[in-house]
Amino acid sequence: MTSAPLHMEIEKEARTHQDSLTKPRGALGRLEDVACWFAARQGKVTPDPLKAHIAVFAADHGVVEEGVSAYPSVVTGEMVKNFARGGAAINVLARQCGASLSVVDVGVIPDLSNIEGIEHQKVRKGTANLLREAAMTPAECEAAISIGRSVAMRAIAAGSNLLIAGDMGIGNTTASACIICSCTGASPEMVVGFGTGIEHAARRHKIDVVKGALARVAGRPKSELLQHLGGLEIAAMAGFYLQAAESGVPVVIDGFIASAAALAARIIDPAASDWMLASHTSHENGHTLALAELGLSALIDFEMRLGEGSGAALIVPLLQSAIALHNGMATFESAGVTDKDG
Ligand SMILES: O=C(O)c1ccc[n+]([C@@H]2O[C@H](COP(=O)([O-])O)[C@@H](O)[C@H]2O)c1
Ligand SMILES: Cc1cc2nc[nH]c2cc1C
Repeated sequence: MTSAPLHMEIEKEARTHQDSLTKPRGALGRLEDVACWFAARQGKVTPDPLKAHIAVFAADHGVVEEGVSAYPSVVTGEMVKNFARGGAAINVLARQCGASLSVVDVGVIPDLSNIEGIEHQKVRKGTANLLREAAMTPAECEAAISIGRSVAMRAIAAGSNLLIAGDMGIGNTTASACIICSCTGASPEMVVGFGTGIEHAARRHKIDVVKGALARVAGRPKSELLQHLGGLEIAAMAGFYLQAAESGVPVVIDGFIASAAALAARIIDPAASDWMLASHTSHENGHTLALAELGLSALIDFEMRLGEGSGAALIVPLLQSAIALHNGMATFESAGVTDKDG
């Protein structure tokens, strides 16, 4: 399967419509581009209001045993319980922007099968340590991708026209840094950041871990990167993005981990990024490099580095405003306002 085609002629019509609205041309800046971007993807000169679905994918990472995170792996499962109870940042932001939310356990170490309010789709209890061996088997990686695809498919069938993938996984900035280095060619020094808040010495060690992992997979084809260096939640997010693009539904990309998943999706389908909008620039080093590689430019920078889909959820109201302005403003002609050429 490949990504759905864009409606470029509709985008042109939407641009003409934008230019007829009662404001100096271009005065609404990127809000104008956003409205036209949705027009091209919905195939409607005046796009429908957005009905967003956020899926948070959670999994643990074997590489945590190398001392790459400020927090222990146990926090991943504890945060999943917090998501299920509605107490995390993403719960608040989802309520705020009117998005539906699902939480998917694709590979958390503890048994959460007795917890209500989450989808139980555990592929395995955390990945293997990517410094020493492949994070997943090819079959496990495929299974995680399929889970992400089916979550996207269900959200679309339920009427969502905007999809957001969030991540929860202690250690996943190390896996993401490996993927981003592999896809951009940038050095670990440029890409590796402080994640959940490690010290400078720990970051230097994290750089060495990423270097070691990259050396371990040197010479392997790009198609094996996700399986070797990724995480179960990152693979599920990649599948989620691939399905959205194939179904012709836009996605908003969150931060560092989401961008690594987007790069992994692009290895499988290079056109998948046509359906991606970048929300924010994460404070994590190397995020701008990842976005540049994706050909995306973030809409805001609030110096966030949370994950969970939080940055993407934060901009949903801005996207709604862009469409409401595009659809609801009077034109120079209808309002009897003189345009610049008289
Ligand atoms: O999304 C981001 O840009 C981001 C940047 C830094 C950290 N995080 C979150 O923090 C966790 C990973 O951090 P670490 O230090 O354990 O690799 C994981 O749960 C992510 O959702 C997320
Ligand atoms: C508490 C906590 C919440 C998070 N949400 C996403 N990543 C996280 C990492 C930690 C440590």
